[in-house]
Amino acid sequence: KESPAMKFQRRHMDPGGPSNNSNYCNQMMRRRNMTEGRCKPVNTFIHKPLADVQAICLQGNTPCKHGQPNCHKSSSRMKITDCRETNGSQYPNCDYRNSHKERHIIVACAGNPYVPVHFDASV
Ligand SMILES: Nc1ncnc2c1ncn2[C@@H]1O[C@H](C(=O)NS(=O)(=O)C[C@H]2[C@@H](O)[C@H](n3ccc(=O)[nH]c3=O)O[C@@H]2CO)[C@@H](O)[C@H]1O
Repeated sequence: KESPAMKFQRRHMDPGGPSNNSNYCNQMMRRRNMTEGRCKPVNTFIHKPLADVQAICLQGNTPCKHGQPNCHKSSSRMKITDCRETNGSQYPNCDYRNSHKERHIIVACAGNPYVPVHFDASV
């Protein structure tokens, strides 16, 4: 069974990016298994080393979007790519638009070790 921490890494970590390949999101959403059963509507990939993203759990505590107390906001802005499903996207041919940004990211952390388990938002 995939742990929440591993699920976070599969869904959101891409230290190698960002890529100027216009098919980046279409390829990555499939490769990371987010187009099985349905097209995941929105997903953000983080272009930083895993250690830098794990360190966010030790940074500023901030409320999560739905009020849970275990979210943390990165002290620095990070290069991310938001993948957003296009209007024409029809399962199983999931189609995405790439959107490259530099933002502070907000993640939820949990467990021992206390590590990222959920991507809450970017600001
Ligand atoms: N405080 C918590 N503490 C511990 N665990 C917590 C907590 N909160 C949730 N989980 C868990 O996380 C799991 C999960 O998948 N949550 S999810 O809302 O669907 C993820 C969103 C995100 O993947 C994506 N998105 C969204 C915006 C954006 O900019 N970029 C971007 O990528 O869209 C998704 C839907 O919004 C679920 O098991 C839930 O129980």
